[in-house]
Amino acid sequence: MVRTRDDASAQAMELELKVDHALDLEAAPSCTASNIPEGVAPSDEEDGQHPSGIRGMTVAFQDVEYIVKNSAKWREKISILSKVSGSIPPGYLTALMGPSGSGKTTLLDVLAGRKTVGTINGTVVYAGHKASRSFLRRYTGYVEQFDTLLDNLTVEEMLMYTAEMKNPVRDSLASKKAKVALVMEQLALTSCKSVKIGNALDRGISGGQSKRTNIGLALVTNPRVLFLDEPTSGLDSFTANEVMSVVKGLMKTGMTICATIHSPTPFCFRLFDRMMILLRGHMAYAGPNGEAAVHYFEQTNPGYPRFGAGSTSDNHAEWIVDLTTKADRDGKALEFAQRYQASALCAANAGDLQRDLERREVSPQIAKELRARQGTSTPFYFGVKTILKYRLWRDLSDPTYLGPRVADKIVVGLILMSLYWHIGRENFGPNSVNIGAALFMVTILPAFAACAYTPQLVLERPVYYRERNDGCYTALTYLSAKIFEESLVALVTSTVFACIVFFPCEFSGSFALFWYTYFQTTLIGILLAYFIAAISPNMDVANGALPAFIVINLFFVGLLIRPQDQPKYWHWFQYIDFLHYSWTAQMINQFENTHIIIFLGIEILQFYDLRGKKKWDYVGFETVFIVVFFVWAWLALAFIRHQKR
Ligand SMILES: Nc1ncnc2c1ncn2[C@@H]1O[C@H](COP(=O)(O)OP(=O)(O)OP(=O)(O)O)[C@@H](O)[C@H]1O
Repeated sequence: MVRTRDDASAQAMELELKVDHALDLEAAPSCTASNIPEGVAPSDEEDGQHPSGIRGMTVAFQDVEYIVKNSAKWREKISILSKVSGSIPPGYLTALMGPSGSGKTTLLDVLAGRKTVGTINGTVVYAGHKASRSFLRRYTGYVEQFDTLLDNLTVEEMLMYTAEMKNPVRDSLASKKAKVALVMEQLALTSCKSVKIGNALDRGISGGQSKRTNIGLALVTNPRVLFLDEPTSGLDSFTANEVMSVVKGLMKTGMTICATIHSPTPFCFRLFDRMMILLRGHMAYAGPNGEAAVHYFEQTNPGYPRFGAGSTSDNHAEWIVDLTTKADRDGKALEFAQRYQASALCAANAGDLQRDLERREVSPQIAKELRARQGTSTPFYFGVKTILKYRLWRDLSDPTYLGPRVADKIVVGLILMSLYWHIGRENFGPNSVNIGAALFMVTILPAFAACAYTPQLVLERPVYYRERNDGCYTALTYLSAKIFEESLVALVTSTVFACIVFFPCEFSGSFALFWYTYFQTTLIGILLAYFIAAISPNMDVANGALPAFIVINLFFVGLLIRPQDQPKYWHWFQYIDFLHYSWTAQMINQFENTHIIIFLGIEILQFYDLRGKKKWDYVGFETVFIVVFFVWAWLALAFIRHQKR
């Protein structure tokens, strides 16, 4: 259906009514060009109590520079932000605008403490105080440009999961549910609360609903400051208007909100109270939105067409976007920035900024939050429990999760069973070589099967980084929950595999050892896969590195070349080869009570130099690898960041 201009204006009027209704004008002072004198920042009330009980705080920044190595020329450094200053007061909706590549996202990242590379100079304060990383994680919300949601959860589950992760444990479940219900209502998500989020291949909620769910994640903790990076990107104008109306409605909570916005619809543009414009990393305007902004640009840049006369744009938003983009294209960005620096508006802003930068008395609650040392609101055990509560059952009922973890073990188990049927019964020399080979296959299968575990970790990386940045959990919490979940599946598959191989093949020795060694090797394979996934920059590297590492280990298991026949300079490798311990334990378990001569009077255990060795010692040695690979995977997840921003 084609949407006509009449439809669009009818929608705009309807949304305007909704916004007016949503805004409790007494609670959130509205700031428009007409009621704020040019160049004077609206009165700030960072510690003022809003009726909702939520208070925002002024975010002030002065002479902020961001310098980074040029990704095209590694030796060269480029300045993305050049001494930008400004403040974002609470209770007003602030737009951060500028042409593509002007540094909007970069400034937002710097303010929210989300930069992982580059050098930041200058001052950023929250209510006059330097904010700790923990404060930023716990008490600010950041809605990223690209949605990072768990596609197999419903909208409500996704919000509840985040609410449980980010709100203090002492808050009751009922209060978290009430908060999520309120957020869903505010974001008009109630009608799709039970719809699965889905993804590009398995459709679930719509793009607008997905964007609003993303915003909801930031809201379920009532942040003091909310940053939104292009909240309307990729949305049609109707949905964009709807999303921004909802954001505007949030102003009644007194929250400090700043959103980058590229080409706003006229309706969206009018929702913003204040505006900052960046051009090539320089501040080119900071002040009220609307006519005042148009007036400023007309006054300071007389060479450009005036609004309405000789201009093709018939609304303020379009006119400002066109003007600044043209200035950028004409190479006039610096000139625009210099004119702003020389303007009375900038001088007035500097006075206000100085006041915003001053350290001031804050309420005891804010002072406590600003001092926060812990980046997460919930303890380790609660984080693990919550991840499992929302993700375990969903994963277990997802065939694409279970398939790669179960199918290969069952199929290979059945092949081993049929191929080596009753082999343990026939105790003659050459047959023991076949048994040794069967045990070799039992040993290496879980190692190769580990390849099934790398994709999830690599594909889930954007969600993992977002959730860590949001202070949902630590790397240890995430890894522990993941390994617990994988262990549950491995426990079942190992038991089934051991039963369909050990008894039909009539292997000798302890079933417990056979089963446990297989389970333990599976667990080590999973941890190894997690470690390799965590250090690999992408899936291709992970998919190549893991099998390559396993193949190297195969040489030193003991079957392909006996340890005593290996060159001296390779001798050490068997000691760091977990498969060597696993196969050795299985071999001793199988043959310790037999005296089968394989040739020239040599017994099989003698042949492999295993006679007199204790099988449970080897099981114990292998256990050490669980600890080692767990610690490696944890450190890699905690300290290696593939996200460069
Ligand atoms: N490591 C880097 N090397 C070279 N250029 C970089 C690097 N990091 C960022 N940039 C450049 O910095 C500029 C600012 O990027 P940023 O994402 O902040 O812009 P933006 O205004 O948010 O753009 P958009 O509206 O398109 O999202 C861009 O031109 C980008 O190419």
